[in-house]
Amino acid sequence: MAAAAAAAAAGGEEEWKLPPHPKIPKGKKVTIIILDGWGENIPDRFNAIAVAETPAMDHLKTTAPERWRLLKAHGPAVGLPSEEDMGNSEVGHNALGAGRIFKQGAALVDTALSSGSIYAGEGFKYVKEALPDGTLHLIGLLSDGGVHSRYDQLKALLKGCIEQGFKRIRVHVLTDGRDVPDGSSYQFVEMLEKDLEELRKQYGVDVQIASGGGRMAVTMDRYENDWDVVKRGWDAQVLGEAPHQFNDCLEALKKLKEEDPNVNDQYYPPFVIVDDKGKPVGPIQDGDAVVTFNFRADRMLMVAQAFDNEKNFDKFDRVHFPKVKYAGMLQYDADLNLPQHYLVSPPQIDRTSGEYLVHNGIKTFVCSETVKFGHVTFIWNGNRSGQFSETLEKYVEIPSDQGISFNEKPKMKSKEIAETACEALLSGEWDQVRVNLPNGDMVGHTGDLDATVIGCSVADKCVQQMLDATEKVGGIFLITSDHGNAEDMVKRDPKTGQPLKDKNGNYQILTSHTCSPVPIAIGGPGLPKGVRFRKDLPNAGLANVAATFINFHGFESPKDYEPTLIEVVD
Ligand SMILES: O=C(O)[C@H](O)COP(=O)(O)O
Ligand SMILES: [Mn+2]
Ligand SMILES: [Mn+2]
Repeated sequence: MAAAAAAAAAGGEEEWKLPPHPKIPKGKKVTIIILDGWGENIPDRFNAIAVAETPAMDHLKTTAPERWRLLKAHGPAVGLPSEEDMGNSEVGHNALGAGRIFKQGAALVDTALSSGSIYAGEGFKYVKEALPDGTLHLIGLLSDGGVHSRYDQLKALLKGCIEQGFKRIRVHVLTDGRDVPDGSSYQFVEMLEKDLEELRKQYGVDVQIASGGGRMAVTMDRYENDWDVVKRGWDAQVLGEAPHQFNDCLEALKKLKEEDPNVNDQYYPPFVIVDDKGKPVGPIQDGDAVVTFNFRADRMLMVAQAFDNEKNFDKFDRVHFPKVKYAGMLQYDADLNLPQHYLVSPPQIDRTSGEYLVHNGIKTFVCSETVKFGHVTFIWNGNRSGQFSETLEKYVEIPSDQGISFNEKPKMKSKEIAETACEALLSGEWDQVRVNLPNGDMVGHTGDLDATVIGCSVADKCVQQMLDATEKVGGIFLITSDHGNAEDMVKRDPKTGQPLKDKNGNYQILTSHTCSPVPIAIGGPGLPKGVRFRKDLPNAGLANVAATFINFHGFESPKDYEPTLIEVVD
């Protein structure tokens, strides 16, 4: 760490002070718009952004090429293990806000598993206190999406836990269909059943799937949008109660789909696996251990509270609070110390742009709707709860619609977000106004192409509205995204790029994010004429954005931040 950075970390106020930018004056209003899930891709009919009416974004691309470019938003550029890893909101917003690339949860868990250090830490020792008699329960997302969890990590963990002494393990699966194609949950459960069978044979242990449900209906809510989701999971996993019971998980997936063809992987209702006598095979009981094996925090924070907070929990009636040894794969919120026990330490993201700006007197207003609110606040700030300054920052959350799939209301709350942001800009009170517009991502995840097109058109209108407000206040804008999603809604042949069909001749719809680069556009009357993107950073990514907007506020960026994207020519 550089000396100044170390001193800043130690709290010396002087060390937070950023030098003035030699060519960009202070005092301009800066609008930052994150178009969630908005990548760049060939403009065919599966590119919802290209199909949508997007005059604002098109104009920026075509009329000011020196102020429009692409950025890397996936793989190692955002701290993920490999070039095959698509980007996601957590790693994307971390990089955007922190201005540096940190090794992320997926990579940290890989290392801990392959070195075996995961079993030597305090967290696993705590989990082992449930031995010799306790059952180990593993709860998490069953897929190889690599966004919240990865199947190969679950597999390694199962084996490792058995070798550490657990003889009875229950897996509570959450089916995906969001980071991987819908319908793939069947293959992942088949794979798990096969691997569990192997473990039973090899080690003579009692390992089984005990419950299940779709990730959007069961357990994995975020930002307290809908506690019922977590309650459904609790009832199935802890109490062994659910509206559906089956003797095995594959049967569950098949039958539930037969009963209701509209059911998909994301929205399977909760079910429990029962034995021949109809008794649940694995409710969580006193003396057991529980590990939530997702590494990503946002959708684990709520369930972590339910398991960690014995006395002060009023979000739903847990009926029974089992005395268990609970640990998260990671600590999901270090400020809240939640959960108290965890297997792998999360990335230590410090000195984010928001903290620097506060120390330099910049006033920031942030707004999004519930489902993305934590992205532009908590994740942007390096997974840190709350504000850096009560007086210099204001965070406004617009409540999201609850209990619907967003293709039903693809406009979401973008209009409200844009209006709130414009009001903040025009009030003259704030130096930076930052928003996340969720449509491309949240509607893109539904796989509904027409609805995603509507969502993207609406987001573009909101962009225009905020550009107009920026114009009025003589400000500067920076528009970018955190990863791709809506620009590609179909699975493609990796070699030819051609859309793929399934065995019934239907196109295979892509609900997940992508590895596409994302656009970044800058401009506005406050941006000095000579500002343009540098040509010497062809591989720049999201981590280069923070230095760029710090410049727009009239400051040089911290020395160890990834370099700014801009140069000023006379
Ligand atoms: O949690 C989700 O909704 C998806 O798995 C990833 O989407 P996000 O990274 O955009 O939140
Ligand atoms: Mn996102
Ligand atoms: Mn997403």
